[in-house]
Amino acid sequence: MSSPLRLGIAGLGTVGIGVIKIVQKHAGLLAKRTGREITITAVSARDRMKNRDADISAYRWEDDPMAVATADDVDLYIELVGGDNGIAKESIEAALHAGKDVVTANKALLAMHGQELAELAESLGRVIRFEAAVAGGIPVIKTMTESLAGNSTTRVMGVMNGTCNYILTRMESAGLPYEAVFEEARQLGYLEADPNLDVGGIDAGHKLAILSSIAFGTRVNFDAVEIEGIERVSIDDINRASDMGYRIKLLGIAQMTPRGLEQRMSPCLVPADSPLGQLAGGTNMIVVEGDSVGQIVLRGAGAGEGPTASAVMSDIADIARGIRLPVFGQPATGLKPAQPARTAVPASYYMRLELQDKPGALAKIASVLGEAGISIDRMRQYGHSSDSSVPVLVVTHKTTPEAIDFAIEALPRTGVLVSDPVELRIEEV
Ligand SMILES: NC(=O)c1ccc[n+]([C@@H]2O[C@H](COP(=O)([O-])OP(=O)(O)OC[C@H]3O[C@@H](n4cnc5c(N)ncnc54)[C@H](O)[C@@H]3O)[C@@H](O)[C@H]2O)c1
Ligand SMILES: N[C@@H](CCO)C(=O)O
Repeated sequence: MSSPLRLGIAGLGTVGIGVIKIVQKHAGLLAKRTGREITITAVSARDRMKNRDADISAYRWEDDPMAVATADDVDLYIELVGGDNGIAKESIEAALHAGKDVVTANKALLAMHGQELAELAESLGRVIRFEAAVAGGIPVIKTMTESLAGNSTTRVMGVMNGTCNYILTRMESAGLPYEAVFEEARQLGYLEADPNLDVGGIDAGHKLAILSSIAFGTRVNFDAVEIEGIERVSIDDINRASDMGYRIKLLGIAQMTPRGLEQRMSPCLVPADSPLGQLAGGTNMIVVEGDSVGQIVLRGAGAGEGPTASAVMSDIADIARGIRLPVFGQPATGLKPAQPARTAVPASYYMRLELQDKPGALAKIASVLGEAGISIDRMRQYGHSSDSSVPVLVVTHKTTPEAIDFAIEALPRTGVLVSDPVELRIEEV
């Protein structure tokens, strides 16, 4: 058997402790599978005295992650501190310069600085692995870089934030408004320390930017992701969408078009009976479409101790086996800067309009949609609400985002709306 692979772990929170538990529990299995013993030499976190769910007394304690990253008796640096800059980035850079490979779960850091870190690692002959950074326990990075290496990816999409999926499915199942379920999610400990990372779509946007880079051979460009969170999704829209056979999901979609790379994270309608429509609770789902393989669907836990640590361990095992791949699947210096493109692929749209109940109101709406070049597929008028307005739902035939923007701006000028119109894109999945 080769010499042991000695780990240094910075960050002993949910994921760090999960990794330690697997190393302890599956030492024999891991050694058999990788041909090397996997050991832990040093660890670091903020609070040495904290009560932890794993025995760390056998490992050297360092107050500073930099000491772990650069220690002579560490072969592989595991960064599980988090944060898109600061000590996470500095310690990874220090580890690479000190001749160590790196495993991280840090999607924010990779989305913001992935290109720079990949170029550094590859110039030094080191690897950075990050299976846990996207969709927790789902092996999507390995699938895309290795299993689908023979494909040109045409589209990658999915539900990449479990907290948002929990909130949206719970709103529907319990009939509760967004604010009430948001508070529930907070009490259950599902939300990030800054909840806007979840509900603002930013965390999921980080993940989409990473997947885009692998899918299309482009430099990670988080700033080019069009992002809209779930804050404006109302229980009314969830219920009305359901009546029309749809569910609302925070959906990320990346596709290369002749105009450039579209990357969008936004609430969309998907058919209720589709795999994405059926996805409930905190589960994630990634759909990848390749020119040879067709469509594949990966589903599983996107967060939590066990699933995320499982993904970190798969990276550790690959490094123990001597598998060395470029960070984003091909050499970082060869990744192209993608021309960002605003979403232009035509789609059907859902519109909810609260109308004054008076003669001609519907005709005025139909006329604006006609002027915008939008053709109506289905329309449904509900009974009066308490303020005697009437909700009207429209599902359009395929149209462009520009036509929808035109209609959304023009509709209030009809004078028959009692509140702002709501529009949501319907995705074919
Ligand atoms: N928790 C999940 O389900 C999950 C899923 C996927 C990815 N991730 C990513 O994994 C990483 C870790 O997440 P987590 O949930 O375990 O976080 P956590 O908050 O539970 O743990 C963070 C750890 O880092 C330590 N730390 C923070 N700042 C430090 C500093 N300056 N010096 C030393 N130690 C410091 C803390 O003491 C703590 O032990 C993050 O990048 C996160 O985005 C987490
Ligand atoms: N906040 C993230 C954690 C995993 O990245 C989620 O809810 O999916």
